[in-house]
Amino acid sequence: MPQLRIALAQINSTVGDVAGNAQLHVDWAKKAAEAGAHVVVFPEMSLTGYPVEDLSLRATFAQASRKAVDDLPRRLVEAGCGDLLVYVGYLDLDEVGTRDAAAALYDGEVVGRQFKHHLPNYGVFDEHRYFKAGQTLDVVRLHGLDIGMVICEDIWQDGGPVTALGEAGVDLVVSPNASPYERSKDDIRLPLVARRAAEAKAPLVYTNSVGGQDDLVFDGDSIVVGADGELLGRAPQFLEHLLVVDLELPAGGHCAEGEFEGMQVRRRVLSTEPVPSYEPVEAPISEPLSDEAEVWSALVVGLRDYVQKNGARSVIFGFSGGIDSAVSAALAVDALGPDCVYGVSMPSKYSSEHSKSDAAELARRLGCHFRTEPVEDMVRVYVDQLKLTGLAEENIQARTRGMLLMALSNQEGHLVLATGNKTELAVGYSTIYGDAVGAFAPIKDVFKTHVWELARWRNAEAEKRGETPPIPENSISKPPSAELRPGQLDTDSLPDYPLLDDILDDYVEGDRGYADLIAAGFDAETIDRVLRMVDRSEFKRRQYPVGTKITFKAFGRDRRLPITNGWREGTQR
Ligand SMILES: Nc1ncnc2c1ncn2[C@@H]1O[C@H](COP(=O)(O)OP(=O)(O)OC[C@H]2O[C@@H]([n+]3cccc(C(=O)O)c3)[C@H](O)[C@@H]2O)[C@@H](O)[C@H]1O
Ligand SMILES: Nc1ncnc2c1ncn2[C@@H]1O[C@H](COP(=O)(O)OP(=O)(O)OP(=O)(O)O)[C@@H](O)[C@H]1O
Ligand SMILES: NC(=O)CC[C@H](N)C(=O)O
Repeated sequence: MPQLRIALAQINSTVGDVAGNAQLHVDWAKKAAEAGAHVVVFPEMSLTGYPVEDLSLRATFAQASRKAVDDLPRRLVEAGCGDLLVYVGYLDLDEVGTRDAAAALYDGEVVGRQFKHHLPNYGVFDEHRYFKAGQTLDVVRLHGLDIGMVICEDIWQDGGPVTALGEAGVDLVVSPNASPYERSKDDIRLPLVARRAAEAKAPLVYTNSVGGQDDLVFDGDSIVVGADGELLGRAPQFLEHLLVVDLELPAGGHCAEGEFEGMQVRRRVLSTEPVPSYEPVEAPISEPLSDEAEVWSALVVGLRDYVQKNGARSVIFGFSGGIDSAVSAALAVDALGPDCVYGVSMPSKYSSEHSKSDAAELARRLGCHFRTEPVEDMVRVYVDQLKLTGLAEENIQARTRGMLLMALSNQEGHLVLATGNKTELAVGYSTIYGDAVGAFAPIKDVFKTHVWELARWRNAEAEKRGETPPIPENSISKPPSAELRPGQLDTDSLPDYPLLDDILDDYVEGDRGYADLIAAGFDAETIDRVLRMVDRSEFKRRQYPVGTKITFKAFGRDRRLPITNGWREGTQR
């Protein structure tokens, strides 16, 4: 049986850094060559990073990408990787328009070039805005085996490129991907890839990106699946990694050229001699992370890459003694280390003793920087001069804290984190230009009930490892309060969080209408109240900092509603 050693280079590219990404390709191709691989597959648009958004509309950027891909074969030869077949993702530009492209590089040449056929245009994707679809499939014959490629969404749609490659008769399909993380998506990918491998009647090599890019995080989890659906290798989640898999394939090299399923299959012969027989290595099959570990890793990587890829070193934010800032702090320390995390307690005249002591205890457990900067005197100047009362007086406390943090950010160079969760964002329960200030919001896509679950999970993990649990028990167990007036509790303004999160799950994630919510058993008055809060706070969400998507539908590019909006669910029934 012919043998082939495949490497999947699950790398963390930086959007826009074409030169840096090109160097990453050389470095990881060298690793693949050292591992004895015959083929290495990089992720989708690995040379440019993904998604490049409107950068793809700039001719200069597309030309730089095209030049980088054209230069790479020579650099690979110089690095001793000339006889390695290298698949890279990049942005191309031809007479039709910009393309989400992948190229096959071999022996100093670009030997194949293909454009994505299916352009996703839902959820976070806007690819019809950016790309023109491809019509050709470039197959290369290496060591007598015919290798076809498909790019990310091409495997998510029925029919099309995979079917065509199966009909043409390829021996192997490689697939560069940039598939953003969301909860449970890895449970879908493996059966999907297995189904496509069966359709192609050939093993499928699925390389996914890893790392954070603004609101998206890529989890890697690259896999190789046999034509019979068997999982042959699996890379770890959220880490850069080279997965090496030895394949034993039926004798091949019979792929036909011509039109299949309306697509033009072209073939280029590189070598026909089979690889001399060698001792295969057993490929690792990494265990997928548990649900909570996976979410925690996504939030850590999203935060770390946002901070570091934007050239910052450290973060600063308010430690209130509550659960949201505590979980944000534990994430920040896991992402950046304690020396890069600065907590500030900012008591006002309504702050409880426990808010101060729990904040100090959090900092002690985490070993991060911590200071106390009372806001009472600053708030009094505003309240007295402007004669503020009621909500205006309440909110000026949150705003003074926001301003104080931005002042320290300017002075000391830290990025400010906003600690709001998805539940608060949904109902507008935060002060705009107050606790909503910040560069990045690590838990903005985590519902409040999930924030508590993550806190308990993170503490339990620490205990398992014999470490001090990072989050003070009191921050988990006490009733949440914004402490903007005496005795204030979140439940004064909001339904209990478990009920609220259930409604939001249906209304925000599920986009259900009023009748469906009634049918789901929620009480009419509560639905009206919650929906009104959600609909009226779109303006706050639009101005909220970016943060890592972990759910099916995150606020931001996943859910785009008009701010000026006269439609009210329920009132027009
Ligand atoms: N459509 C629109 N487009 C743009 N701006 C719009 C607007 N409608 C109102 N506004 C502006 O927004 C202002 C009202 O918003 P804002 O000032 O935020 O105030 P508001 O939403 O009325 O109050 C903040 C709420 O969040 C709660 N809170 C605050 C801080 C922390 C927490 C927490 O537990 O995490 C909770 C607080 O108890 C209160 O219930 C208006 O005065 C107006 O300037
Ligand atoms: N006394 C305070 N000292 C420092 N920061 C504060 C203080 N009060 C509020 N903050 C900041 O404002 C954010 C919103 O806090 P608030 O207590 O109003 O609501 P919360 O949603 O219950 O958050 P948390 O669970 O962190 O308390 C906090 O996470 C924190 O970053
Ligand atoms: N980059 C892409 O084409 C990604 C689309 C695909 N449905 C995914 O999430 O994996």
